Amino acid sequence: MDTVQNNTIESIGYNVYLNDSLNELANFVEQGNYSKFFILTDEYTSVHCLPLVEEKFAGKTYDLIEINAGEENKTIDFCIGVWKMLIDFGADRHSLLINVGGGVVTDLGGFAASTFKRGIDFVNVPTTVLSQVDASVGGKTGIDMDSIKNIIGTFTQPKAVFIEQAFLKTLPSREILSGLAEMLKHGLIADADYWEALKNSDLSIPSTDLIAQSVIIKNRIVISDPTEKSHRKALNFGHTVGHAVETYSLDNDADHLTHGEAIAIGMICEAWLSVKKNAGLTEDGLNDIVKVLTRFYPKYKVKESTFGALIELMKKDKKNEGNTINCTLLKAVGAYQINQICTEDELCESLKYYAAL
Ligand SMILES: NC(=O)c1ccc[n+]([C@@H]2O[C@H](COP(=O)([O-])OP(=O)(O)OC[C@H]3O[C@@H](n4cnc5c(N)ncnc54)[C@H](O)[C@@H]3O)[C@@H](O)[C@H]2O)c1
Ligand SMILES: O=C(O)C(=O)C[C@@H](O)[C@H](O)[C@H](O)COP(=O)(O)O
Ligand SMILES: [Zn+2]
Repeated sequence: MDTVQNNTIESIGYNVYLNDSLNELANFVEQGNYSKFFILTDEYTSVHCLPLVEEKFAGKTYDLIEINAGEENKTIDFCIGVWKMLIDFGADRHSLLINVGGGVVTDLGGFAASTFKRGIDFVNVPTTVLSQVDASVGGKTGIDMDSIKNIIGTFTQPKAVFIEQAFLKTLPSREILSGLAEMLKHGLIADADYWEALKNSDLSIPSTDLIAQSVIIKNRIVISDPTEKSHRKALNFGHTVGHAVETYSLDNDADHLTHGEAIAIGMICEAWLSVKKNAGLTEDGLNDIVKVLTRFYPKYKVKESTFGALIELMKKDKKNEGNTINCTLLKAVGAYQINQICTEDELCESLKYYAAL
C-alpha cells in the first residue's frame, strides 16, 4: 500500500497504475464486463490526449462527451450536459465513464458518474501533473457553485487510475507548475526529504518517480481517513486561504490564477500562521518555504481592499465548524497540525505578510 509494486499503488479498493498504464486501461476495458463506454474530455484533452487513449480501444466502441476547458466550467450546467448526454446515449448502470483530463474533468466527471442513476463506475486518466499527483486519487468529486469551490460533491472512489507520463509532453509549463504546488504541499505536510528532493530536481516534466512519491503520500493519508473526518484535512494545507484567493481571482481577473498558483499563495500565508500561532514551524522553516514558493510562482497582487471579500470566502470553507475558520498548519517541514482555528485578524495579517514580500 505504501510502495509501488509492479508499477501499481494500491488504494481503497482500486489500483493506481504507473508506467505502461494505458495498456492496463486496455485490459480494464477488456475484462470489465461493462455494457457501454463513455469518454469524458475537455476541448484540449480531446485533441492532445484522446488519441493515445483511443489507440488502446482497438475496435471497442465508445461515446465521447466533451466539456469546455477551465475552472469556470466546473459547474452544474456542464454536469447537466454530461448527464443529458449519458441519457441520450443510453447509459445504463453497467456503463463505465472514463475521465480523460485534468482535475476539472476528473472532479466533474467523477461527480456526474457518482450521481447518475445513483452511481455508475468511473475511472480516471489524469493528463495534468496536478490531476496525476492529486485530483485523480482519493475520491473527492465535485463542482463549484456560487463562487464556492467544490461546494457540491461526493466522496466516491474511482475504479482505477491510469497515470501516463506521455500526456505531460503537451502540457503548458504554467500547468506543470500548478501541479508542482500540490507536490510541494505533499512534502511540506508529510515528508521533508521529498520537499528537499523537489527543491533540487529538474521539474520541467516531473519524473514518474516523483509523481509516484506524491501519490503514495496522498494515498496514505486518504486511506487513514477517506471522508475527511480528521487527518485528511492535512491535504488541505494552503487551501483555506488558497481557495479564497483562487475564487476571487476566477471572479475578477481576466487571466485568473491556476489552482496551484493560488495554493502556493495559501501555503505561504498558512506557513506564516504556523509560526505566528506557535504550531511548531520555525522562522527558518518559513523562510525556506517562502524562498522556494516565490522562486516558482509569480507574485500576485493581493490588495488590502479585497481582504474582506477573501475572509467571507474563507468562512465558507468545508473544514470550518460553527463560526470559526479552521486551518491546517505546519508543525515543521514534513509534519502538520489539523484543526487550528485562526481569527479573521490573523488571516488578514497573513495576507499582509504575503502582500509585503
Ligand atoms: N479532487 C481532488 O482531490 C482535487 C485535488 C486537487 C485539485 N482538484 C481540482 O482540480 C482542478 C484543477 O485541475 P488541473 O490543474 O488539472 O486543471 P484543468 O483540468 O483545468 O487543466 C488545466 C488545463 O490544461 C489542459 N490540459 C489538460 N491536460 C493536457 C495535456 N496533457 N496537454 C495539454 N493541455 C492539457 C486543460 O484542457 C486545461 O486547459 C481544480 O478544480 C481543483 O479544485 C481536485
Ligand atoms: O484530497 C484532498 O483531501 C484534498 O484536500 C486535496 C486538495 O489538493 C484538493 O484541492 C481538493 O479538491 C480540496 O478539497 P476541498 O474539500 O477543500 O474542496
Ligand atoms: Zn488542491
